[in-house]
Amino acid sequence: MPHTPPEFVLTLSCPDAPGIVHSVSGLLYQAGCNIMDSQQYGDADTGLFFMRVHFSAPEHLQDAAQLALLFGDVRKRFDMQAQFHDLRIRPKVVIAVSQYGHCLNDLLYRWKAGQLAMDIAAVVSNHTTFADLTRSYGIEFHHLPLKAGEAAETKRAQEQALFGVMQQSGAALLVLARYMQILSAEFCAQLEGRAINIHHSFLPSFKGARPYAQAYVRGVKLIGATAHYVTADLDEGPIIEQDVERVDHTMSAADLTAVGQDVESVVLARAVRWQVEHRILRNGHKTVVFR
Ligand SMILES: Nc1nc2c(c(=O)[nH]1)N[C@@H](CN(C=O)c1ccc(C(=O)N[C@@H](CCC(=O)O)C(=O)O)cc1)CN2
Repeated sequence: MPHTPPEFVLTLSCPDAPGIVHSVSGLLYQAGCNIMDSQQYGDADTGLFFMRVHFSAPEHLQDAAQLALLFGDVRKRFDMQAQFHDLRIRPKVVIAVSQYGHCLNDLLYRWKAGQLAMDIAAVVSNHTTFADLTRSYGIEFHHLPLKAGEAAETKRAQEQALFGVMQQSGAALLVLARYMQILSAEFCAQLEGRAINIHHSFLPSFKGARPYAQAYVRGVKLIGATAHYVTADLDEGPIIEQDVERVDHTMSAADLTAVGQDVESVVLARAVRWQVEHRILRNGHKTVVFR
């Protein structure tokens, strides 16, 4: 059986300057690495440079820490924020859902089918609706109930239970797959940008609750979905992915919802895949996605 060398992804951002690509590729070459894919982008507005390099490493370079050490001088010279990601380590993900399960169902299937290089540590919900579906995949299900209009301290206790599931499992990411609870500012701070939400509209249109009803009343000809990072400001987080589908005057609000749910599932799956493949870099309030 031929030996497969370890593969890594380097992601970096820094003030733009001549020589970055040359220095990065030269250092990897000198270390005996083989670049398999390299993408970069210079943002003229912010003067920032972004790069994603997928490479294989020689036997003696077994972990990300050794690579980071080798990379120290280049990182300092260009004042880089740089991370080495070992692709042998599959990120652990917790999925949160409420009473609409189409996105959860889609993510479970894609994970089982090997389309997502991650492991689902647990599914959590304020309802029990999808306990059987989750357990049919051999995945833990945690019911963390919340009544409408719960007192803030009760809501915070429930959030801490959810955060505890993430910590116990070592989850690197929380995916809100139509989880219909607004996360508190404190919880958003604890998550430190490690949460992705699917909003069922083409943001910035129709923020908040019931976007399909809003779209129906407005008479839109396109409906869409938006995957974004979760911040304390509802539906205002950096956008990762969006898509739309045509609709028309003959369609009811229920028709819009049915069409829209397929778009939601596809958009969220793309965003989750790009996150676990280390393809998304933060660019202020925006993102750079090396698809
Ligand atoms: N801090 C954040 N929390 C959440 C975000 C976000 O961007 N920042 N996105 C939402 C998802 N969402 C729309 O996509 C959304 C979810 C829930 C509500 C809402 O009004 N929820 C009520 C309770 C509703 C219920 O119990 O059924 C509430 O929390 O009081 C609006 C928009 C996920 N969370």
